[in-house]
Amino acid sequence: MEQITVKASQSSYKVSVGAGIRHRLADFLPKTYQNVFIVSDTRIAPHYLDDYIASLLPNAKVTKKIIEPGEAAKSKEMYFDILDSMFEAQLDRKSLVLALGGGVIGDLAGFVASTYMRGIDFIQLPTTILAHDSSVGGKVAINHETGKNLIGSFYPPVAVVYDVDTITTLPEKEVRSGYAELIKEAYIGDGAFLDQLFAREKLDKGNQDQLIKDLSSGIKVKTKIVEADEKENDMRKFLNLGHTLGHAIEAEAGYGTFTHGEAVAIGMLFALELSEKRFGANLLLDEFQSWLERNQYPLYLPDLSAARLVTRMQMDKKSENKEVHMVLLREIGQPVTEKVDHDTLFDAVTSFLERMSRT
Ligand SMILES: NC(=O)c1ccc[n+]([C@@H]2O[C@H](COP(=O)([O-])OP(=O)(O)OC[C@H]3O[C@@H](n4cnc5c(N)ncnc54)[C@H](O)[C@@H]3O)[C@@H](O)[C@H]2O)c1
Ligand SMILES: O=C(O)C(=O)C[C@@H](O)[C@H](O)[C@H](O)COP(=O)(O)O
Ligand SMILES: [Zn+2]
Repeated sequence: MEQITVKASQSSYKVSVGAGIRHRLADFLPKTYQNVFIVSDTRIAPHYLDDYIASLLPNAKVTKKIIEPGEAAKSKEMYFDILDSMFEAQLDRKSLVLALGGGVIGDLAGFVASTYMRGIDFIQLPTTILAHDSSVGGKVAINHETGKNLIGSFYPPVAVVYDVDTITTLPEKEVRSGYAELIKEAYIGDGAFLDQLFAREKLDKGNQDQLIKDLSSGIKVKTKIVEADEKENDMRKFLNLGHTLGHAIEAEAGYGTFTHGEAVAIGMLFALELSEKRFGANLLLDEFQSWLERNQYPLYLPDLSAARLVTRMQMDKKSENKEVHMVLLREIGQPVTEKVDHDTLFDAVTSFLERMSRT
């Protein structure tokens, strides 16, 4: 098992990554909780919910909230629906919320926990590869019609208990999605990890030792950044590499058309191309493109409008006065945030889409 401690401004918490650790959840709780509320979805709960409940203290009162899977759950309606269920379950300020699932469950349940009675403890129980990113660092949010994660807070969990056994049932599409964020962390902070990932022929979720190492490498890059800049005043923006276009694609194509990681992978390709043009760096674009292709990432974008994507990109949280600021790389491991003026952005998105709409 790997353990990484994350120091947040008000507290610190441990991220434990290991096989089978769902059977000893009680070992990872920072204190005893009498009233526990678990949020999960209908694809995950049948596999893992009972194991997690069985490993809590026997006298704890447990309420389950099992919702439909998918990005649509990060909605205002679901947010209030879960709050209603928490009041029904008579949770108080000493109660605990458990988020059993991927980034959708973590973001949603975390945001609910951050606002219920002004904030009660919550623990992330990640079940996707992508959730190495979403469960660490304390960003929790729901979506607004205008764009992704526009209603949210910074609210760290009190622990992250990451049982990689859960990855055995994760669909291949979601494996791809998670590895896109690992590639992102490698690009911004760990060149050796990037080389290792590119050297592998295919993604392989079955090698648990390697998976634990990969997740830990990504988490370490993220931890270093969020410890230095928890509230994204400065360098935390680097974790948004690929997201300015990625989030716009997710919203514009319709949530669920591309997974978050698939959209971020496309957004990274765009950001890295722009970086090479701007800084003349060698960012291993051929290796990245080949890795994306041999792992069957969707790279065909026939139906998207450059104008609409640019409008979405202007609503990105990194924008200032509608001016788009993108994360670019001077070199591998040297991210920067750069303003990209409207015309340059529009032209770049137009030619990118043109290329990505050829079969
Ligand atoms: N807060 C953050 O810092 C942060 C970081 C990255 C991404 N995110 C957010 O995370 C979300 C994406 O998260 P995700 O990729 O984990 O997707 P997800 O939570 O939607 O899970 C993907 C799918 O896999 C299923 N699933 C999950 N675990 C499973 C398992 N072990 N076995 C079988 N099926 C399983 C789910 O039911 C779902 O259908 C997006 O909303 C994104 O914006 C947040
Ligand atoms: O933790 C961060 O900071 C990130 O940017 C991680 C991203 O992978 C993640 O998708 C995050 O939710 C994006 O945040 P947002 O502020 O752009 O919504
Ligand atoms: Zn992301």
